[in-house]
Amino acid sequence: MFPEVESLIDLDGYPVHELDRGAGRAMVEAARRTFDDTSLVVLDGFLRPAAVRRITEQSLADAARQGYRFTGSNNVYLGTEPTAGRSAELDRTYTKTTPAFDRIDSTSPLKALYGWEPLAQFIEAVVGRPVHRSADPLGAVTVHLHHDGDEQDWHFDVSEYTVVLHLHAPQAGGVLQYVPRSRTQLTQNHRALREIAAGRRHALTRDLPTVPGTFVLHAGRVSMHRVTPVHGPDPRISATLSYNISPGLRLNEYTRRLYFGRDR
Ligand SMILES: O=C(O)CCC(=O)C(=O)O
Ligand SMILES: [Fe+2]
Repeated sequence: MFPEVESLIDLDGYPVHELDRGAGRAMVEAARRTFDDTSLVVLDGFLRPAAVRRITEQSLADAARQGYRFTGSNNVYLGTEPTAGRSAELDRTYTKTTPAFDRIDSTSPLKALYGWEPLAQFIEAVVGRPVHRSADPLGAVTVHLHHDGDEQDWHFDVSEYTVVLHLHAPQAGGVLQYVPRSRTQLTQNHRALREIAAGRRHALTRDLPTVPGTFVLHAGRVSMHRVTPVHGPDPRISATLSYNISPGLRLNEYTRRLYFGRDR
């Protein structure tokens, strides 16, 4: 159905289309162990260089034409914890340009990847439960461009799982920092949450630099994370594909307005 998808991925290194054969099975086993241990799976060189170039060029064009640019602050819970999230000290800095799902070209390889069944099956095998693509008209698949000085500060995602594809690296900064499976602990320990939000490094904080072609699967709803400020003339570009544990789920209005400047 999506013949081009097979040319986007290094299927020799990552046989996601053959999960029930030897190499595919071994890959899933390894990814599953890593996900259990760290809340995250990183596959270097997952996208082929030509695919990275093509998606990057298209993303720059989509962003220049109709990317939404936001500067302000976001709540760490993105509207998913109405009471705990009301404190102004948990509102964090947020500046980036995001073309929404409906502004990403319909021929984009990102949409083909999202619709490709073997990728969804791989994610299910790694996280160990059924997953469903997001039904959000704006946020199901999104591109993020961080220019010099841009960042996305600490937050928990609305979606349960997110695939992040690294497309372009900045000269410096733009690191994904995350505190694995920290939601319950930090929601019960407001002081620790405030300290991380205020910039103090938590003992469990991990760093993931941006390397084009890399596939990242992470449990963004339970792992607090941020993208550190980007420095230099080259933007950091990433794309996110969102998954939930129930069908038909969407972002909330707060997050749609924050990310895209509109609710639909
Ligand atoms: O670009 C990334 O690495 C992650 C972006 C992110 O956390 C988000 O959009 O919620
Ligand atoms: Fe996120």
